[in-house]
Amino acid sequence: MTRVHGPAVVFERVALTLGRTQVLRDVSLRVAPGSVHAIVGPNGAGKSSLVKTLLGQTPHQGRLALEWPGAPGVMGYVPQALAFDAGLPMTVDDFMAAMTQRKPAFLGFARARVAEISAALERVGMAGKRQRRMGALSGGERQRVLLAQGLVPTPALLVLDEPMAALDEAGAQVFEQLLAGWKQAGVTVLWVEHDLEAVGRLADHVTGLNRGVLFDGPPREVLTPQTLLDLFSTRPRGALAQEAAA
Ligand SMILES: Nc1ncnc2c1ncn2[C@@H]1O[C@H](COP(=O)(O)OP(=O)(O)OP(=O)(O)O)[C@@H](O)[C@H]1O
Repeated sequence: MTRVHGPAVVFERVALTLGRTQVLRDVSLRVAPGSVHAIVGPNGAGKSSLVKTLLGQTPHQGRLALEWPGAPGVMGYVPQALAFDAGLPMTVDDFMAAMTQRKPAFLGFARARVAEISAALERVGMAGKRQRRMGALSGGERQRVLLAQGLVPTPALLVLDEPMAALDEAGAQVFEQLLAGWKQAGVTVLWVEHDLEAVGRLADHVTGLNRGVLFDGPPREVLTPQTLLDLFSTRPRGALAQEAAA
């Protein structure tokens, strides 16, 4: 992969309220340029909402900025598993065209994209299934295609929302290889992930989120039994502290 210059991503006192729910409160964190930065937290913690806020899909309070080292580059996004109706007449190729070019998918690939799309599908092991309907793929195969669309055009910032969720062992290995390539190329990666072992091994930095930031730092320093208990415990932190003191 050619060298790119990923931006820093800055959240400053970001808050988000949806309906009556305060989904995010006082979230401040900085994703360093070219780093792999993981966000971990329990179900309903606000991780996907944080991603959607970054993508400009939700009205937030506070400051959110992308600090590019030069001219703004491409931002890629790999969503959490998408559902497709089994009868939907959209093949893998149609989906790749729809996601990666302005030209309507039914007119075929834009010439500039042909080689990149082939290479991306090859990299995720889906080159042999380009004419399959999206709705006929297994969950893991669909996830591989979602990863492939995030590769085209080459991003400088990549936002991944649980990209490993449906992947089997081989798929997880493909993902790890991609991550290593992005790291080497200087891509900034913001990565929402449930697999703490993978985060500990592969991320440069990790933020523990449960509506607000509970911890933030290098995995080796912040992923301790106590911080994880605090993050994933369904009981209020105050109650745990009181029990510990008793
Ligand atoms: N449009 C909405 N209106 C009201 N509440 C919402 C809306 N969207 C999300 N929420 C709530 O915001 C909270 C955070 O949801 P979010 O999907 O960001 O969590 P998450 O950390 O990504 O969870 P998971 O790990 O289960 O994917 C949840 O309680 C959810 O019900």
